Amino acid sequence: MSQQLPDSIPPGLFAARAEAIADAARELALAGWTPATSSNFSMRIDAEHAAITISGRDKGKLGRDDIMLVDMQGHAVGTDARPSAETALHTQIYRRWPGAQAVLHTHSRTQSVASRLFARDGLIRLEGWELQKAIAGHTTHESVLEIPVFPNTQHMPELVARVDAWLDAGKPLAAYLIDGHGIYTWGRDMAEARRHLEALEFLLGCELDLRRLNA
Ligand SMILES: CSC[C@@H](O)[C@@H](O)C(=O)COP(=O)(O)O
Ligand SMILES: [Zn+2]
Repeated sequence: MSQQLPDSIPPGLFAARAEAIADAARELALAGWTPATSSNFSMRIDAEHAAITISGRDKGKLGRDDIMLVDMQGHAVGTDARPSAETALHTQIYRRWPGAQAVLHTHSRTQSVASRLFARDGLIRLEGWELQKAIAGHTTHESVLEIPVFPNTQHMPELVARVDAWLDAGKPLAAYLIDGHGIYTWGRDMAEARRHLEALEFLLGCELDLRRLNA
């Protein structure tokens, strides 16, 4: 299945984004955060398009041919390949944050356990951790970082509506968990998205440790 590109998209740009996605995915897979073909990754191409992982691929073994083009409504562009089952969550982020350039979704053990533990509260409240400063806009450990936990569903419009409702209520959002599923976060470039993901993995792990210690 070959990817045809609209004339407006330079092939070098798509190739560079596909390579950045595959590189990030390989490293995250090595960390054990993408078990059993789970997880999906994307990068913005322009205002109308994003490059995203093809559904069902082993995220530790991605090459350029495992990345495809979609429009911001989540439809495949220039290929018969099937985009990630969760494409709608990526394109929503690009629509709502014009500055977002990369979206990362992983299924680490820590993310999965934390999502189940905090689902009953509907959110995880992070406060007092120095590493909160790794999240864009947070300049002190004294700030409060709320990560919502949305119920899992295979029906993406439902999840999209929950994210919209959170944002439309005027609440800040740097990432969200899906109950029993995993995490979504994003950034103004791939490096920032990676930093957010790594910081959140660490912070969720610390919160779980505190509960294990009954602290
Ligand atoms: C293999 S179970 C995980 C999937 O159901 C899904 O949540 C996921 O993260 C990967 O789906 P994909 O369609 O490959 O992007
Ligand atoms: Zn998933």
